[in-house]
Amino acid sequence: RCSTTSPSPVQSSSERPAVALFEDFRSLRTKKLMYEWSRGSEMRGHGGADGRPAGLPEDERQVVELPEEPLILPPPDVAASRKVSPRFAGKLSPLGEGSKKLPQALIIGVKKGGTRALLEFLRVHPDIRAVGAEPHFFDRDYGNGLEWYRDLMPKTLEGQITMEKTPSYFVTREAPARISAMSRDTKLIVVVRDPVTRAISDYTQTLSKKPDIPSFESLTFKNRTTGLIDTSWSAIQIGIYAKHLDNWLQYFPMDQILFVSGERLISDPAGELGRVQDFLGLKRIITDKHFYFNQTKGFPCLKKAEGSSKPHCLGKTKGRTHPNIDPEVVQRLRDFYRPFNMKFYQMTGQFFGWND
Ligand SMILES: Nc1ncnc2c1ncn2[C@@H]1O[C@H](COP(=O)(O)OS(=O)(=O)O)[C@@H](OP(=O)(O)O)[C@H]1O
Repeated sequence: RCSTTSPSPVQSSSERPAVALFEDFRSLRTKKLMYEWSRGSEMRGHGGADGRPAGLPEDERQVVELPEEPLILPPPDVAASRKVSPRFAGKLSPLGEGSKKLPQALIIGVKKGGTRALLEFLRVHPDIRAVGAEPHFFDRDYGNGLEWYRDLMPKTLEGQITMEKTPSYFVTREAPARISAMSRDTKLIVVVRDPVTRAISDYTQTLSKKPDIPSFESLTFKNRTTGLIDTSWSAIQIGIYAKHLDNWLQYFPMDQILFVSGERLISDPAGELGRVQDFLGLKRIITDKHFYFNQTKGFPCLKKAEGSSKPHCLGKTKGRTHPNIDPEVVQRLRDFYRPFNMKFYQMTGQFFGWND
């Protein structure tokens, strides 16, 4: 169901039960710790340089997505053409069948949450076809139009779901309205991870590309003496999940958004994939038997990647060693995120166990 008209926001989040829970939450003593934001406030680029350590690259002052390294896998069309959904087996020739469709489901975030792992695992499913690279259509290239976007998609057969992942969508103010304008029925998946570990992972990625950036500790604070956290730093801001989610709830009902635990995606990939397949209305084809734990990598890997008979782990940019961060700074960040995490648990009705 595509529309070209402007989407109207769905029921205001102030009418939602989740927010009623939040109201209860507001009465808690932790209320004082809440970082206030106003609906409609700009999420990007909170001013930039004020109080920030010198030498910070410009792109780190905003919510920016650093392009990730492409995964070395067969091109999606070739790979998928070897595998046709059992439903279509015998009915269709393998090459060139189907047509390009706009995605019916998107992995919208979060950056460093485990989005690549989720997409690679989902691609094993014969009823899912996905773009390998991040299209960044709804944040960077929206001006190119929906036909341009559709053309990036792999061909699908009837009954197959087209997907893509671009983790920066979750923190892009305009993304919910734009996605809703494409189709109000789009299913949204968000992989969330402990915001403190996520921030360190984000920093680790930047550090690997720009070894001269200031320390994580100095970037964390506006003023180290007062302990004021710099929420304009994208590594910090992205982890305020409740704030970003509030923006999505202006356009999509909660039951159209699935939250995947980044931690459980590592400890129990088949369990999380079961939930995702249910959400997408697909048969539970991806199960325990598709995974093995690779001791060297320290992560679950696929016994067989899509379009291949060989075991497959994610690339070396996934599962990097993080630098040691001053435990006091980590604790300060845990304290900072606690009320936001609580609000997020209440909004989603899910407990992610991030605060000890
Ligand atoms: N199976 C498996 N293999 C390797 N890595 C895994 C896996 N499952 C989840 N993860 C975690 O995914 C983290 C990277 O997240 P993303 O893919 O969302 O990053 S990105 O935003 O696309 O750059 C990555 O973060 P770092 O550990 O900080 O590198 C991993 O912890």
